[in-house]
Amino acid sequence: MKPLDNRHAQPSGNPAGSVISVTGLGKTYASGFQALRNVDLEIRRGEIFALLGPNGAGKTTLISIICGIVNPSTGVVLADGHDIVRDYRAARTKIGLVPQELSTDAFESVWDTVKFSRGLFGKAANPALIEKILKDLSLWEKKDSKIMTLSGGMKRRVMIAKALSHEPTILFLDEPTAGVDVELRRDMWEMVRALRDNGVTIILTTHYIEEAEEMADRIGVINKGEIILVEDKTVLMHKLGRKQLILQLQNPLMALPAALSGYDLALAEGGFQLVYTFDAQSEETGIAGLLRLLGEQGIDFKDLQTSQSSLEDIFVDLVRGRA
Ligand SMILES: Nc1ncnc2c1ncn2[C@@H]1O[C@H](COP(=O)(O)OP(=O)(O)OP(=O)(O)O)[C@@H](O)[C@H]1O
Repeated sequence: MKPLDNRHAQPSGNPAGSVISVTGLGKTYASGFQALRNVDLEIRRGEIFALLGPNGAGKTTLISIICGIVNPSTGVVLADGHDIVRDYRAARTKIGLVPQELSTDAFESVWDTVKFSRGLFGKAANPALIEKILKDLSLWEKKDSKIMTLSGGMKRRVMIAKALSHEPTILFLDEPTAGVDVELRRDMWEMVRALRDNGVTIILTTHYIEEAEEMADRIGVINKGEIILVEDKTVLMHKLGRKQLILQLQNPLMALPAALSGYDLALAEGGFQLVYTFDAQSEETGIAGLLRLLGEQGIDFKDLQTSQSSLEDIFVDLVRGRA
């Protein structure tokens, strides 16, 4: 797909710092359910930020508050320098939202629905811009088609075109690739990167951890209404990722010999596997010493492999740790 050019995505207010600033945000629904507790979050201008969390963690609630769809109970949110409650209109024009649900008027044409979305923000008609958005999203040939005749993937792209029609600087994508096939998912990723490269800040929520691993510059994890971690993706994987050395033994061990007690070892596969967990970042992994000791103990192995924990492992550990 061709890169999307959002030339109008000029920063305003607070240019060097955060493009979204969330402070002390809380939400208690009318039912009394507390969906968000004291959330602090800074989104940096120009980044792709992935918000991860199990079902019901509060992701949609958080996005909906920032986009002005749900009222916060406590706290302050600034979007590109504008308070989302006191300065709602200015804040809202900076934001594009691609919601989870595909909701467009089935009988309208692609062109009309995107044009209408721009009009909702009180922006003057700009056919050249709409044309460019549709071309960039490979929707130009379908501009006169009724939405109901489009494939699911195309409908999703129409939702993105609508969200971009008023030239936002911040784009929220709520589960952008849910139920989308692998090829289209890759297309979406490419498109999102192109948008980011043109200066649009992207915040996405996803259930696909590989999506966050592939796309995000930073990752935030939300669980039970609380942000439990925000970190650069590479730092996160570096810091929390474990590495393991797995040795396939010639003969099974019934128990770990006392001589090996100084190492973080476990037996698996009925004693045929010796698993050593170590810190890949430390100068001294301990592998050389362990192998020497195994030799001294007469423990032979026929194969060895290493494995590194994925973002998924890290995520599961994090969420379980707080459960
Ligand atoms: N209008 C509402 N009234 C009462 N409770 C609500 C309302 N909307 C959401 N909730 C509750 O708030 C919690 C957070 O919901 P939210 O949709 O923000 O989670 P989520 O992280 O987006 O989940 P999912 O991954 O399933 O989309 C859930 O327990 C949900 O049932």
